[in-house]
Amino acid sequence: MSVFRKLKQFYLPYKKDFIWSMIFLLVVTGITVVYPMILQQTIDTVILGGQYDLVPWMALGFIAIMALKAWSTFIQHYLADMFGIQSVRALRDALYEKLQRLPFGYYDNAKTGDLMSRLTSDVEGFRFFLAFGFSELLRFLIMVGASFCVMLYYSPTLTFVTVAALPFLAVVVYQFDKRVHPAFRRIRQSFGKLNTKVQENISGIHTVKALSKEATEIERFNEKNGNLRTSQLVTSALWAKYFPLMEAIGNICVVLLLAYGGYLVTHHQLQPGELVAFYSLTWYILGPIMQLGFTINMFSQAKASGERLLEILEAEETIRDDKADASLTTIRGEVEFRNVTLHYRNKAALALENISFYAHPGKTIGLIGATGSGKSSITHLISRFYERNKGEILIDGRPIEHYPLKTLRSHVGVVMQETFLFSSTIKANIAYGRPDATMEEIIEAAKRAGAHDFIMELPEGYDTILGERGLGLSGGQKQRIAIARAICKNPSILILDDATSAVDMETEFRIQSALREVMKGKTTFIIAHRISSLKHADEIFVLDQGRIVERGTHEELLRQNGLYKRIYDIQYRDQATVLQETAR
Ligand SMILES: Nc1ncnc2c1ncn2[C@@H]1O[C@H](COP(=O)(O)OP(=O)(O)OP(=O)(O)O)[C@@H](O)[C@H]1O
Repeated sequence: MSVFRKLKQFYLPYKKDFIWSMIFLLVVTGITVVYPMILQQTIDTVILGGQYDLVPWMALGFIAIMALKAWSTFIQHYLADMFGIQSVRALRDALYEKLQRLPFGYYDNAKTGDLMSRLTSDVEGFRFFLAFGFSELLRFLIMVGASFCVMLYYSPTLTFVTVAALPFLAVVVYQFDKRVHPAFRRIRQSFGKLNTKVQENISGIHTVKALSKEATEIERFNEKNGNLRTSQLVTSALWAKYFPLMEAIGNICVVLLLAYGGYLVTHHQLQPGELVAFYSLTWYILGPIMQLGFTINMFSQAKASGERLLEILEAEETIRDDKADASLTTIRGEVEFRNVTLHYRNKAALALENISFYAHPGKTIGLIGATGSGKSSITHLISRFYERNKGEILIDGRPIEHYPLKTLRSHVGVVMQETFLFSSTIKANIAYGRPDATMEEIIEAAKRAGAHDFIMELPEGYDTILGERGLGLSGGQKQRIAIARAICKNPSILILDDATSAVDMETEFRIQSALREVMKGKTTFIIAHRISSLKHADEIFVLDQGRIVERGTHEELLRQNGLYKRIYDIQYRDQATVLQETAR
């Protein structure tokens, strides 16, 4: 029950609907138990007692009660549904909000398809239980309790004989519940994995086709689909095994009732009408107990779903805003690292070790080094995508944690290695970080990013709708739109992480000249593999295995004759000669 307790904040606000639906449920169940009593009166008093003039009244009374039951059922269902629908709306909102707040680190291990299935089918499973499961459980209690009381009223001995087999039924139901819950959890997990497979395949369909891996992909899908089938079959087998057993025990109760009840009637210790009423009441007890399997099933599914939802809701938000000073609303762009060390959770080696530097506002810093040397990691820390393990990071002389995340990130423009564009208009994509940007500002940003000319050649210009992830544009065009997006934010710190790798050198040079103008008095970090991309930087850091091993301007670094010089030689001189020299 702890799952339901932990999720109570989502359904308790709608408890009024729930309570009213339960009140109507009480009415419906009460009327259901009254049926056999009317039947008993009809047989014993009206028919056997010969009071035929009561028949029309009995019939009218019966119709009135049925009408009341129909109306109450409608209200009860409607309110129970309202309760479920409203609660999961709040739950879905909370999950989505949480996903927005979770740090980069969470997504390093998360699987998109699995998250999608949690937000859709798991939430649905939970709603179904809130709308129907709760009321089914309550109906069970009322129905069994009320029927039992009426039976005791008619004949205590017959009641005990009839329910003698019930403890066995309870044991079977308990065994069923114990096995069905893990089975349902496995179904949910298999479903999440299947979703992940489909999502990854569709996202990476170009790679699949380019490497002609369709057959392998089909095979992998078949395997995941097979796992889901197995999990579902295991659950079906449980149902198939336990249900006949439950029914058989129920039928034993009926046999006992008819045998002993028949004996009592023939010995005039029980009225025939009472036996008929007893028969109906017995099924009112057996039915819900057997149905309990279905309700437990629903409960188990909801519990398994709730656990998966809680995994998201309770995921740790490692990047917090609790030291933020709300009065800090602007950033000039001064960045200082003091002995900063970064260690990604799932990696043994340090990503950054003792990094120290000072970047004056208005300066351009270039970062170069082998892949995996830690260039992107430095910029991840400036945006607080990840948290450093040691050292200090100062922005305009104040610890980075003092800036509210929203303020910090709204002043840092990042163009990442992998450009992500939304499937909306180019205009909306450029203005994504600043939705209130005017059309002039959007065009200005696009011009500086060298994107305006090709955008104007598109049939709808800035109103052209892009395909998912910017499909339909070349790699260089996508990069330029992403740069325009970062410029449009008018950031105080601009980070270009390999942002011009797909752009030709001439366009890159033009973009950088335009950037120098917009970034006057602000700070720019350029990560690149091509020396030509950062040789004009005010200071260049050369990274190797998480450390800054050289620093200086382009000319200074060439004079140092170290790693930078070697990269320069490889890029500018005949590579074969350089490699031969190195081998010697
Ligand atoms: N999210 C992450 N989780 C775990 N390890 C990571 C993560 N991001 C980077 N790393 C590791 O940290 C080290 C530095 O990576 P980083 O991305 O900073 O290098 P880089 O110099 O930018 O490389 P590239 O030029 O290929 O982009 C690498 O060993 C990398 O595998």
